Order: sequence, then structure tokens, then C-alpha cells
Amino acid sequence: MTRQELVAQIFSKDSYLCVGLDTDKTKLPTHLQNNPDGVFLFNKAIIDATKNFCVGYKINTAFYEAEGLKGWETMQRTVDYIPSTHFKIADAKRGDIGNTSAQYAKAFFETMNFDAVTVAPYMGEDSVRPFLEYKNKWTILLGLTSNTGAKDFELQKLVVEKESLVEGIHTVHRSESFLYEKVLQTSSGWGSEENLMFVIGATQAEEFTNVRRLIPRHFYLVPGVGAQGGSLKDISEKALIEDCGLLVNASRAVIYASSGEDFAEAAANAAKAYADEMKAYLQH
Ligand SMILES: O=c1ccn([C@@H]2O[C@H](COP(=O)(O)O)[C@@H](O)[C@H]2O)c(=O)[nH]1
Repeated sequence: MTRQELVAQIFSKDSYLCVGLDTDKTKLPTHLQNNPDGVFLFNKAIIDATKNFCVGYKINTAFYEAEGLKGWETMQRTVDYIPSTHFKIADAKRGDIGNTSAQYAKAFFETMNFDAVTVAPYMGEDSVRPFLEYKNKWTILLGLTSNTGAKDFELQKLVVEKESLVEGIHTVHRSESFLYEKVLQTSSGWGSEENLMFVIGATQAEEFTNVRRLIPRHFYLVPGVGAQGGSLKDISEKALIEDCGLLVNASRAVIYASSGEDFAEAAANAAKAYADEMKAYLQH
């Protein structure tokens, strides 16, 4: 999917919601729990109920990988069931040496037909390049994540010293930046605004203005509203751009809005509530 197609879809629905299909077998409503096809039936009902309020689905592959062969099969059937109008993200957080990354890219883009895959940038450009070589597919790099552990590395300060010698005077210039800032600045040059997005967690709202300054035109995939407590209002006010530039993910807050037989209706209501709020932000 191209940026233009994604943006057209966002403005036709006035929504930049992405529903996260983090479907945990143990959390299925009781009437689906003993059904061997329960996870797929649950996903199918969630997709049917929410597709008018969202522009994409994010499948966190961990929930499917955990179930082995059956899980991979369910993931594929779910991807195939998502309407072609919707952006399909594999939240797989891959990245390895080049020839291995090429196999990951093939798995998610060719074999499974996802539009996008999340990738960890810390092994550097050669580990990301194979994903970027696919036309009309997206690489979503982890930029500033939503978890508290973001403090351990991403929010650590890097000190850079540059020496200069002008007319015999030796000067040392010291500058400081967060590690995540260095990652955004360097990696944004590896691809373009048409094939590279960044994960920026909604729980990091205080950094959003700075992130927009560093990477003004890229799309961000923003997890962390709903169950993790991030504010949709805060991040929208700070990071919406002319062609939107945001995909906000909500997983548990939508798919587990009810644990009863009315789960799909409750998911539709939760997705609609996000979409209604998004419409107001898009119109400002
Ligand atoms: O920084 C990150 C990166 C990825 N995630 C993923 O997004 C969803 C969030 O789920 P919720 O239920 O809406 O909290 C989940 O798949 C995470 O693995 C993230 O939360 N933060």
C-alpha cells in the first residue's frame, strides 16, 4: 500500500485507528474457548465489527507464534480475511544480519502478504535494508517505545564530542542527545517517507513535539493508548500533520472491551469511540 492510498483511506473514514489483534487464546469469550477454531472466529468477528472505524490491523505475531503451527495458520487466515482496503501490520520486531533479514522480509511481505513489519534498528542499516527493498511495503522501526524499559537505553543520553582547531585554538564541542534521537536521525535516512515509519509510544507524549521536530514528515505507529494509559488527545495535538502522519493502535481496549458473547459489539463501540475522537482532531 502506498502512502497516498493509506492517507486516502484515513480521510475517507476520518480515522487513524489501527486495531491490534493480540488475540490470547486464554482470553476468548467462554463460548469460543473450546472451539478449535476459536481464535480465528474471534478475529473474524472483531474485523467484521470494527472495519468501518479503523484503517488497519496490527497482528502481534507473538500471540500466534506461541501456538505453533496452528497459530501460524490462524495468523495467515486472519491476514487473508482483512479487507484489502486495510493496512496490515505484522508486529514481529525482527532484524538480523542481512541474509537473515531478507528471509524475514520474504516471510512477512511475500509469503504472508502483510503491508508492513516492525523491525528493531539496533543491528544497523544492513539489517534493515532487505525490508526496504520491497516496493509498496513498509518498514516500521522501533523509535521510542511505550514501555518503562525505554528508559534503559532509548532515553539514555549520548554525549558527542567534536574537536576543532581554528587559528591554533583547540576547542572541544560537547553535545548531548537521547539514544532514540540518534536512532531516528540516522535511520530516517535509510528509507523515505514512503516506505519507513517509526514506532513512537503514546506513553511518551512529552517527547512527541521533539520527535516531530526530528522527523517531521514520517508516519508514526503509536501503540500505548487504552490499556497502557497514553493520551490520544496529547499525541494527536503534538504530532498530527497535514496528511495525518499517525496510525494509533489499540489492542486490548478494543478486542477485550467485553469478555462476554457481546464482545464484537463492544469492540465496535470502543473502536467507534476512538474514531469519533480522531475525527475531531483531524478537523482542527
Ligand atoms: O513500544 C511498543 C511497541 C509495540 N507495542 C505493541 O503494541 C500493542 C499494544 O497493545 P495494547 O493492548 O493496546 O496495550 C502490543 O501488541 C504491544 O506488543 C507496544 O505496546 N509498545
